[in-house]
Amino acid sequence: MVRLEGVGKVFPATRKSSAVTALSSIDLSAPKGSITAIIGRSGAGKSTLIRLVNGLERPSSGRVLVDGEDIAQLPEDRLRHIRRSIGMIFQHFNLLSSRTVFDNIALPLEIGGMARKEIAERVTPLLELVGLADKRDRYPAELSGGQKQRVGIARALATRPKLLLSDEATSALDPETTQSVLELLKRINSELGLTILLITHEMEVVKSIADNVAVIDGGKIVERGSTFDVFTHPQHHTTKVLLSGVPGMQLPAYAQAHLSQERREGAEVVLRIVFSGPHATDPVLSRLTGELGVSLNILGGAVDEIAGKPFGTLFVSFLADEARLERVRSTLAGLNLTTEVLGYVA
Ligand SMILES: Nc1ncnc2c1ncn2[C@@H]1O[C@H](COP(=O)(O)OP(=O)(O)OP(=O)(O)O)[C@@H](O)[C@H]1O
Repeated sequence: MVRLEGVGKVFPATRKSSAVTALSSIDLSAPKGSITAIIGRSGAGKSTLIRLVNGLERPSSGRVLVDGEDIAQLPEDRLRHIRRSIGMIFQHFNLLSSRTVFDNIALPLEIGGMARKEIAERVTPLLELVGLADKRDRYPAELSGGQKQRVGIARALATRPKLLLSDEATSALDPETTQSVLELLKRINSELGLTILLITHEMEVVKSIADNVAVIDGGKIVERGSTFDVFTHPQHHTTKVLLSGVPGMQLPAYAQAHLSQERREGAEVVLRIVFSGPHATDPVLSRLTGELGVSLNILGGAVDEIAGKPFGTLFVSFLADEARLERVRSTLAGLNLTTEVLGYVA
């Protein structure tokens, strides 16, 4: 549905500031019907990327294809047509305060010149879909944040888009409301087959709804893959930093404080064991302590679900020389568990 090929974006120098390379060599694809998340630190280039996809900015190099059309090459009238097949939702909802819920949702249809009767036929089921049928004549000021975002979602769906772009759509909402909005987005994705491309700084959002994730840093994609793979085995430093708040990603602070990379006499090795997929519930500890005779200290851990699959991490320490450590690691590898030596604690 969306494909970026070798995309670069340079904002030219002005009298007051020098040129800014916001994006370079971006290759990215969001398959039809998928939910793809773009994550990155502030200033990484996420908003610029979204603005290229909806045609608000033109790339300095490369191609931006939406449903097969190179949107940078389109004449203005065709671009307007494509834009109508792209819905967008925003962090601050962007509703018109002087319009009712119904009229906010109807706005893009009015702009498109649709007859009033047809508009009502389109908006009424959308109100049902987002669970706001009883709020149709209310004004935005009378709604909660979650309800406002539901209006935003219904408005974005009014033109029956193929693609929904979400720019930090849940960032202003509390965790419970965020979950209910995410459930709505997931339902829309599966029931309407809508492709969703979202940018967010909330890893909880990515973890619960995205199929795929791309990590952007300094205007470049530094890591990408299925959400499960990227979250369970992050490779790039930026990804590790972004994921550090996800339970089980980091050694607890008390243990981190004593961690050393130097192996001193009598120090215990600290291992991160990652359980994922069908082996997440295998009895690993009993095999380690039983068959291998290792006395383990449990330092921390978490069991969670990422993109619908079970995933767990366990931080352990134990006394072992090189040979025994290798035996432990190969036993765990035989059980389809991955291990990472984090260092040593005295
Ligand atoms: N219109 C513009 N003119 C000049 N520079 C710009 C413009 N828009 C963005 N930039 C620069 O491009 C870079 C990427 O900005 P962008 O807004 O895409 O980042 P972001 O990842 O969305 O950040 P945030 O999470 O803080 O919103 C930044 O260095 C920014 O200053």
